[in-house]
Amino acid sequence: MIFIVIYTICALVLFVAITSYVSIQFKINRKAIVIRGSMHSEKTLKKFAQAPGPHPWPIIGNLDRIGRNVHNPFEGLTELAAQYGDIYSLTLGHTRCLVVSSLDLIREVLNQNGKFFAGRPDFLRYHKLFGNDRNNSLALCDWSQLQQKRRNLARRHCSPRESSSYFTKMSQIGCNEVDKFLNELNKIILPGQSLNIKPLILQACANMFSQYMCSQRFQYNDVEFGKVVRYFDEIFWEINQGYALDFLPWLSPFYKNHIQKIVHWSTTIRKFILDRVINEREVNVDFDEPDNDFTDALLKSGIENESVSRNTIIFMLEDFIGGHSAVGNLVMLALGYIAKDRSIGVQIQKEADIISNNGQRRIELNDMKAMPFTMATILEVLRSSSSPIVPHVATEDAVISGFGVTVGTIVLINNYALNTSEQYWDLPKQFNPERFLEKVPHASGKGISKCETRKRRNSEGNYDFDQNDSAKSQPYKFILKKNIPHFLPFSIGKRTCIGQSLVRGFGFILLANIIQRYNVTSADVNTIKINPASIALPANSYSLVLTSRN
Ligand code: HEM
Repeated sequence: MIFIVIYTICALVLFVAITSYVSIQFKINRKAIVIRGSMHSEKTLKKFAQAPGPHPWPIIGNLDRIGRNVHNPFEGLTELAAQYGDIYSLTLGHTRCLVVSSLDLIREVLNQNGKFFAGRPDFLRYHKLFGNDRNNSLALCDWSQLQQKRRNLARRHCSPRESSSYFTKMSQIGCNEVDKFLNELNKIILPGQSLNIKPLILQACANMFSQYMCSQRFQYNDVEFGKVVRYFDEIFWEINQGYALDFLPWLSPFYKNHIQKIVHWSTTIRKFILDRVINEREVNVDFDEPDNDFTDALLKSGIENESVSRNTIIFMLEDFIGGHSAVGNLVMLALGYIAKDRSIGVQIQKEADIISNNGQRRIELNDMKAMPFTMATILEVLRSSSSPIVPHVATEDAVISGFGVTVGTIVLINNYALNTSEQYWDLPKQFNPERFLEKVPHASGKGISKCETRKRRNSEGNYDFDQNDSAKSQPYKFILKKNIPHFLPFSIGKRTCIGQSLVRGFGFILLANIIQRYNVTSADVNTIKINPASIALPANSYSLVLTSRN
């Protein structure tokens, strides 16, 4: 009897493995069929073979290759690029993937062929985060007319141009909230003691976002608000993780508890937004008055436009308010780097002291240009953390660099390879904001800019500052480099990030004002663990020591 059971199990396993292998091989050998020919010549159907790549196992495909470094799968993708080139294919589970790692190829996918690659993967987790339908989410939905409409609606509010009234509003809201945040911080700081500052930073960011989008802020001791901010942060971490479940959906029974947790976070957030923001606003919206904020614009568009349902409005608000977690994590990362290398904080303080006349006023958004090192620090955090670009999916057969890409293929944009390539960056492993600065002649032709300081690295690789007055006679200053083509933290093309102005604006105000008032250090720098390919930190992250400069 026992032999029959063993025999049956073995036969079953063999059957599954062989079926899986055949199915994977079929997908690998499929050719992309595309129409070739111009308006004037005859159109023909042409077949293109897929890019080569490592040989997959049955069932798991090549998951073993990228799962070797669980903390940084992009390291695995980059290692494979060294072996197979800047474009290669992978099979994750049974899903075909294309990995592109060079700037030209990334442009070819996202710019030249953007319309073929505007889909998103159909991961179970994505559905669970957005009410069982990932198309409710702006970032995780497939491309559609509704998505185009949602992007257009959001752009004016969420991508404010400098000199626009939205930009001024962003500065005022950011500065007012920073005042309240610093008061709150003052209450809980104990000299020399480590502080778990992440929840407070996230609450400050959440208030900036909710005031900007909904003209509403919440008290720091509001328990419900604190919980929702925490859940947003958990989701931000979650969305930045990769799970075997994404490619092996039959594992879902093993992830039951995890999925339940995700659903709990997202339903709690949705209820909060409904109860505390939308319900009241819906009743009071005045259609004859100009839009007061993003919520007004959304509610009015819902009435004017059939395709924008109430659900769409709730999910859009959730998406955009949720953007605060990205900014909060970015600021936390910047503080982490500053705690590791004090000279970075010193340099930001120099800029802040000059611009604010030694702390006579707080830092505002308009000070951004005069504080290039501070902005460079934010950019260097974005480069070092190499936030992964949300995967794209081919919505029809296409061709990249002569290789066929079949419909449904997931395209992984390896901007980690770009951000860590020695071809583009000097000593890419070092955290060095200076790489984003360039020297230009000073406007007056002599003297030194407010932001100018001379720096040199000491034996530990940290900056020493040369306070020598003779530096003031230098006829140049530093400004932020513009348009670095190989630096794409917010991606390019059809699905590029909508929130980048908010990231720069609110991120700058928060970071600059914290550093203006506090020296940031750590009781033990070894606790500052920063993952090289993630903008997200775990919800329970490192503590820091903040010492008032007064
Ligand atoms: C550190 C901060 C942030 C980084 C590094 C970042 C980066 C990105 C990247 C790489 C994408 C994917 C683009 C693509 O698929 O090609 C994206 C999409 C998106 N981001 Fe951001 N983002 C940040 C913050 C924000 C914030 C604060 C908001 C909103 C307030 C936001 C809203 C969006 C939206 C809506 C999309 C989806 C666009 C679409 O798929 O059509 N992001 N972001």
